[in-house]
Amino acid sequence: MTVDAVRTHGLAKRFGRQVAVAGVDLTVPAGSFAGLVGPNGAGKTTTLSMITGLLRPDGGGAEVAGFNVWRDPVEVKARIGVLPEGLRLFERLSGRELLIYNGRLRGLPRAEVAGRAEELLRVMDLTEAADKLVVDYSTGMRKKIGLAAALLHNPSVLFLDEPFEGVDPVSANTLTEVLRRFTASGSTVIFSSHVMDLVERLCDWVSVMAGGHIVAQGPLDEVRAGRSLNQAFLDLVGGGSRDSGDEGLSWLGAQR
Ligand SMILES: Nc1ncnc2c1ncn2[C@@H]1O[C@H](COP(=O)(O)OP(=O)(O)OP(=O)(O)O)[C@@H](O)[C@H]1O
Repeated sequence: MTVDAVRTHGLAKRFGRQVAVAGVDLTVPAGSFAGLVGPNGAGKTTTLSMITGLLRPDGGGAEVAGFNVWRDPVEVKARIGVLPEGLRLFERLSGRELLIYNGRLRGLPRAEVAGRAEELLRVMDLTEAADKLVVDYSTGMRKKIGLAAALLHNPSVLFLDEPFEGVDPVSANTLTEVLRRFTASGSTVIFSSHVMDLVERLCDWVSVMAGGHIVAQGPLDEVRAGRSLNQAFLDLVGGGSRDSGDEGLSWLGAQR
């Protein structure tokens, strides 16, 4: 029996009176290219933060590659790479120094780290910017160096929160190619996104969240059920019937 890359049971989190995640059973089979989608405030970031050990749940549990996130944190952290939302990086390091620092923190030998860092910089098209300080990187460059740092230790499960936000089409293509290669070798990617076309194009597994719950989950074709993913999403989260602005906003665009 293969162990799922991620499995959560009744994962829950509230902030004061706000229930952010209301008992989530998320499953992602190993080797998937998985998308986590949902409207703003659905609980995606909170869920990913709990699965990656960044936020302690109020209830329920999470396993990554069969290891409990809170009982075996070292085993879990050795196996995961994370590109979090609001990526915080060591701004006063150069891109190359950031990668080398991450690799050394992960306990990789110096020569191995140096070789991997140069390869990642080249693949991400960052070789020319390798000696520039991260603080001077553009949004897209930050995503790419963040992804490189998350990949350097060759994790088996990679978590990405909105990896394509602010990334130009050429860089998005580069990221996509790197991620495809990564999953083709049997590793797992889980990423959150609002871009349905992208999720549809890349993912073979989709989990849809709304209001802190999983409302659909499974192979892409099962979740789509003959519709576009965008339509399935609207049907599942109730957006199809939402007031589209016919009422209210009557002043908007009116002749002055
Ligand atoms: N640190 C916090 N303090 C208070 N409320 C929070 C905090 N983090 C998240 N929330 C609330 O929890 C809910 C879920 O937020 P979360 O960021 O997980 O959603 P999301 O699905 O990632 O949204 P988006 O797509 O807009 O990024 C929201 O109502 C949000 O306001």
